[in-house]
Amino acid sequence: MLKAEHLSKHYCSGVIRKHHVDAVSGVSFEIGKGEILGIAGNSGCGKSTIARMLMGLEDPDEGAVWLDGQKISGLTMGQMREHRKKMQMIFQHPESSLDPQKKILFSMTEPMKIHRVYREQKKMQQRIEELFDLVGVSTGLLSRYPHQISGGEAQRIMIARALTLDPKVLILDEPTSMLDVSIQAHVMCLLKDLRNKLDLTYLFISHDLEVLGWFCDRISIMSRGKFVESGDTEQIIHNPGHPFTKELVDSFSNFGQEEKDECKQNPVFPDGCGGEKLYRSSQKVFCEPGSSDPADSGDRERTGCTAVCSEK
Ligand SMILES: Nc1ncnc2c1ncn2[C@@H]1O[C@H](COP(=O)(O)OP(=O)(O)OP(=O)(O)O)[C@@H](O)[C@H]1O
Repeated sequence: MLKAEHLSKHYCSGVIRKHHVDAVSGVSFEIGKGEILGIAGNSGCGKSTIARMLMGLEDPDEGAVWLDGQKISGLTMGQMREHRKKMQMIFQHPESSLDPQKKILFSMTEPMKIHRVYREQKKMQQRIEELFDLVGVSTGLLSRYPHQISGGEAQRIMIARALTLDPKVLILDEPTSMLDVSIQAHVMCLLKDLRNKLDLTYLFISHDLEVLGWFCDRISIMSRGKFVESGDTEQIIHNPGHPFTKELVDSFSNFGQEEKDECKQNPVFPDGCGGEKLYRSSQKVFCEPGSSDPADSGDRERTGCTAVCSEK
């Protein structure tokens, strides 16, 4: 579905003294339809630069991007427009994508107008209502300004906005890192739910190996512009090969196993979390798909919602 072939990007900045950075050096990967690839690495290692090159927001110095079998690097703005619909990006700061002077309704209809998806206002309104329902926010927010909504609502709205064009691929650049841990878990569960419902393909960028470990099918570890190790999530987390991966895995120690075990003994069921089972460790909240415990399944059926452990 999405392929990056030997992508490289070099930056040169500074006025008096030039500063050179090889932000990305020869990075290649492929993501199959419906798959989630995670990219993990420390701050400044080049993760967002990859995302920008994939989206066509920056041209690679070398290499190419392929989407759905077509090479999309080097296309003109006009040619890129059709492909943009297929691939959307969700950023770390939702507020940066919302015009502070305009109501949410404006930001929601904008992509549909630019890409001429629906011509009639009524159809646009209908589509927005469907999407708000899907991401779990009230249409009452449409008449508010960005400063009048919460961070979690803003990120859900950004997800709905990205979906207005029926994309096949979502690039998620630290989409939950600015959110409170409990909201973070709900947004992550929502993203996983949407992937299953809409058959989406994700590239998920984060420095948080714990979240990636739960969310991704495969993970690539990045350091100083290069992929140092790639593999199935299980292998990367439990059997890391590269010293940098080991360091990164060690920094997340036992992935909150003790707290998880204790949480399993004492789950609570909040309203409307609709999805999977959530466990909250002292620092993080994350979900665990399915449950082998029949009592839990019964509770899910009854409440229509997931088990969430209370914070310790
Ligand atoms: N427009 C630019 N001009 C000059 N240098 C840049 C530019 N954009 C990024 N860089 C540099 O390229 C490197 C990679 O930046 P990038 O934003 O991709 O890192 P990152 O891994 O996403 O970091 P973070 O996790 O902190 O967001 C950094 O050293 C950064 O300072």
